[in-house]
Amino acid sequence: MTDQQQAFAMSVDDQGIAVIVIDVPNESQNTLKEAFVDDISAILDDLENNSDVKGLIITSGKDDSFVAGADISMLKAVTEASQATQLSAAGQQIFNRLENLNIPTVAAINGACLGGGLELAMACHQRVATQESKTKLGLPEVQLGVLPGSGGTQRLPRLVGIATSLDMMLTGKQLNARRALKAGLVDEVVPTANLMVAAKKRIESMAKKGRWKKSCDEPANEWGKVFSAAGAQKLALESNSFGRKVIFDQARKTVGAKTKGNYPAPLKIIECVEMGMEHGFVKGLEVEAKYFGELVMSPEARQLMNIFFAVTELKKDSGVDGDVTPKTIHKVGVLGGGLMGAGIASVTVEKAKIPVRVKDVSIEGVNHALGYNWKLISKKLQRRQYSEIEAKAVQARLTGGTDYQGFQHADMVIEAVFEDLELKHKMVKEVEALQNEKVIFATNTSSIPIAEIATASKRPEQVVGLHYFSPVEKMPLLEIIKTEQTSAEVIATAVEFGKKQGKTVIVVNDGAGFYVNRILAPYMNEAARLVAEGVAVDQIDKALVKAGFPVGPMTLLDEVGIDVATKVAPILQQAFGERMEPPEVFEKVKADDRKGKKNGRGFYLYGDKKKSGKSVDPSIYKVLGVNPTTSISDTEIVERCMLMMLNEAARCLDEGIIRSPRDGDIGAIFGIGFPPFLGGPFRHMESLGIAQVVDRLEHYAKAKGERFSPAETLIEKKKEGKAFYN
Ligand SMILES: C[C@H](O)CC(=O)SCCNC(=O)CCNC(=O)[C@H](O)C(C)(C)COP(=O)(O)OP(=O)(O)OC[C@H]1O[C@@H](n2cnc3c(N)ncnc32)[C@H](O)[C@@H]1OP(=O)(O)O
Repeated sequence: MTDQQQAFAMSVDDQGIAVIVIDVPNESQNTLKEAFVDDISAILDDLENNSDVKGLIITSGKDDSFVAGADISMLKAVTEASQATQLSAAGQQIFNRLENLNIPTVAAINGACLGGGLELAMACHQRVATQESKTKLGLPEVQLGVLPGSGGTQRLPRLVGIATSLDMMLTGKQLNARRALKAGLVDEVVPTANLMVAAKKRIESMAKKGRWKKSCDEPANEWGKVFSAAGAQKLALESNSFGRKVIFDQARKTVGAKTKGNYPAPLKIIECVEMGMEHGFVKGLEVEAKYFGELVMSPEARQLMNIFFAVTELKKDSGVDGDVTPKTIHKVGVLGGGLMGAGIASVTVEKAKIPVRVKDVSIEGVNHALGYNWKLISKKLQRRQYSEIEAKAVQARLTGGTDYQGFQHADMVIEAVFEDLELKHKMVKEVEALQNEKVIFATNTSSIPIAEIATASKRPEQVVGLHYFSPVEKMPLLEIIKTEQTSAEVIATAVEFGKKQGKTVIVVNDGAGFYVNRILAPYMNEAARLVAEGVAVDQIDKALVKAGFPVGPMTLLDEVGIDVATKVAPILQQAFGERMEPPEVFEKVKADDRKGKKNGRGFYLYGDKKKSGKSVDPSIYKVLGVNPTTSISDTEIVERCMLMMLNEAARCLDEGIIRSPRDGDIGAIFGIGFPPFLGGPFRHMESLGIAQVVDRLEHYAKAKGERFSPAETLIEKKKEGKAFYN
């Protein structure tokens, strides 16, 4: 028996109910592969010809995975669009046969039910899911730059309505079982122990009635009648072609605004749904397979798939070489209840489920942290992501006070106080005075080298940097900074801890700006230099947003606070000299008391609720002594800012600040919002060609100054014809 044959095992019980258990050997998650097509076809042949079988349940043999979708490595290995179209068509055919079986079918879902896995489940007549937190249902293909290619674009809208399905497919969001039930995606939610019993009952009930719902044979103009969960208003809108046009037009508009034309998949998803709704299921499948093929081969999808594999690798990365067992963190102390401290405390109690004690100098600070946490929990409660009991349990894990009570037993203390070396030294000493020998002292500094903070410590091997990004609960990256003295056990413990908080973790070496801020700074400086040259603030922002950054650099400065954002600049200048010299713009802006959004004075105008932060404050140009009339192309704006970042990233790799191009790419994407479709600075340099990057840097070095001089490592790579990954 081959591995493939073992992946799908069918048995029939004495009541004539068949059960297919999916259990792909040697994989923690079930994924669907081309090689399974024959096996599934054989099982379907069997079922089509066996009149003794009364019903079918499809379930998984894994603890945490129903089916996590098509095998992404298989998609990555595709070399021609037609090949991917064929894969898609084969999947569609199998699922159509499944749906058309003459017996009732139920998917019994426990664990991840994603992509092709959900498409399989939707081809069953009903779905029962467990209430486990690992049970998630969604079509995340868009995050890989592709679309649901096995009938998903056709079955999902027919099950949950057009608007909900578009929302799910265009964002890739995953629903827990409770939300899936509400959306009409599953028919019942049960405790794990009842899964198979509930599935069987549903088979019996459908068999008794002698009918079950299929999406594939509904006529196109009848869709309004089959939306099981659609509300009356939605149903009215979606059941006539005019109403549907409104929805599709709106979706296209939203996609355009969000993607700026950088991602082809979302528009193709809308087209598939529209085609299926207006011209029927078969036509819908046809375009789905065609576009799936095209998208799998798109450069955007290739990069997004690279990101998936990089993130998966990092999940397994301990952050150190060799076999080092991380210590278990039972209790955490957080110093400072401000924005960062509160966010760190929240992800620790919520995601890592570890109790936290917050200490702040003022009771207001403590209350801020507790209130911040409760606000986040309440939101989830409202959205039914939590039950009352779960919410209360998370809340109870966070306590606080103005003294060090409880810190004696903490395994880790994370300081998130002001960026002031003296204050940080005081924190180190106070924590060490508590006689808690085992405690790891972690600092959330974003600018002060960790080794400098560690000079105040008697146990520098227990000092480490944990650089979180704001807002902590939303930003996916944690940059862990080790000094030459930080012990391997402390690094491994910090990495494990960060993963528990739900973060993607990169470990970097200590140095001015670490990695993320070090590559961000020259990019920001260049943007500010463009303003000083007389380029309009909003042209710069718009150009970089169009290029794929989530916000423009000048908006970012206003958001973060110009005083805070520029704190790292002198440190970098001191460490790296002229090329990191901050432009005068920053000083002029600070001197005019412009701290950005927080004091309502920055590059943009604040105050008016609706327009806040949307129009440039014209008086900024007077402050800077420039006239915003310089004509420059968006291409040049993007190229100059981007090249400064790429060049610095190459230096960071060369100097061993980051361990690999992979870490550099993930750090930039998850920490800064570097455009994911470009794959990160290193992947992007490879796509451009290292020689081209060097040539453009040299061009700007001549035209604009030495700061553009290409990093030695890039020049070498150009000479040797080498790249970063390959
Ligand atoms: C035609 C279809 O419409 C096209 C598709 O289905 S495209 C695929 C859509 N599905 C996805 O995007 C889901 C991707 N997977 C995930 O999001 C996460 O892996 C998960 C939520 C399922 C599980 O997360 P987690 O528990 O943290 O486990 P994680 O470490 O990520 O994965 C475990 C292993 O499964 C692998 N895996 C998970 N999903 C996979 C997939 N779809 N393809 C290939 N490998 C996959 C991972 O690579 C990893 O392999 P390894 O142990 O050899 O390194």
